[in-house]
Amino acid sequence: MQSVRGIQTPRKLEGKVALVTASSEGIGLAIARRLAQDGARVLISSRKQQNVDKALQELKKEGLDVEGTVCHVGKNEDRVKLVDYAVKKFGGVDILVSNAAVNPFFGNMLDSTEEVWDKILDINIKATFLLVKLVAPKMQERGGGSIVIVSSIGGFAPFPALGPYSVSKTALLGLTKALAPELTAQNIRVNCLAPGLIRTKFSSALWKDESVLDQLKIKLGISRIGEPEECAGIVSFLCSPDASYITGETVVVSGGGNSRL
Ligand SMILES: NC(=O)c1ccc[n+]([C@@H]2O[C@H](COP(=O)([O-])OP(=O)(O)OC[C@H]3O[C@@H](n4cnc5c(N)ncnc54)[C@H](O)[C@@H]3O)[C@@H](O)[C@H]2O)c1
Repeated sequence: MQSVRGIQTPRKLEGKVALVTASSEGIGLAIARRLAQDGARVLISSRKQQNVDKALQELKKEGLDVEGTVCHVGKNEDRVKLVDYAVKKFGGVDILVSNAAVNPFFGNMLDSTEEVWDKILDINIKATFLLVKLVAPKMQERGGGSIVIVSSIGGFAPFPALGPYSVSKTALLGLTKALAPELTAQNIRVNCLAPGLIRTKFSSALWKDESVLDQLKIKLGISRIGEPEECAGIVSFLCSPDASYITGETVVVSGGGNSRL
């Protein structure tokens, strides 16, 4: 047993190896930390070496079993390197958390360009699928595994001014549903996390200004912004034996709010 956020929890991921993309900060870092606290050996990754190093230093200081490498999820060579690194360092892969995402555009959909769409579709959707395709055979070698795809409540109903990003998050809900039945034969479960408003750099425009946040709070069920750690425990649960009969599902972590923020 160990204490996580004041709660005594068993090390339910002992012996598992986890890959988490974009895990040097924000929700990805919180997920990496929680999977490691729950006993997994975790490979963190991010586009910049200095960010990987900073996160590694922080997590290792906490006594967690983590390694790290650079991975731009849009680059095939980086995706291959990430998976190879996990196999070399930790002996295989049991868990993948696909968390990286971009949003290069705010505004009316009809003003978005082909370049915007290419970037959003490449990073948010295509890279997720291609990583799944790479890790699935590695998971199969170890008798199965668990994949968690990070979508958003914007995937259910699009955020105003974030059309292309929201559509990419809707696609991830579909990707989860489409992959899950195909991978059950390999004992690989595929689930999805749909966060609401969570305090990270990504969402800072919505919470740094107190007056903007106050307006948003009115629309939230639990009248405060969520913290990255409040997403992490759910991901750990989805990857654990406690979720052994759950696949193809999306868990919404939004304090009861919806995407009409
Ligand atoms: N914060 C929120 O309110 C919120 C709400 C719903 C969904 N999400 C989702 O949660 C996930 C994590 O977001 P976050 O809020 O922690 O913000 P974040 O900005 O910390 O996370 C996004 C991360 O993706 C990384 N990234 C972008 N392009 C990449 C690439 N090509 N390769 C590797 N990494 C890349 C960024 O560097 C960044 O670290 C994202 O998928 C985001 O869409 C966040």
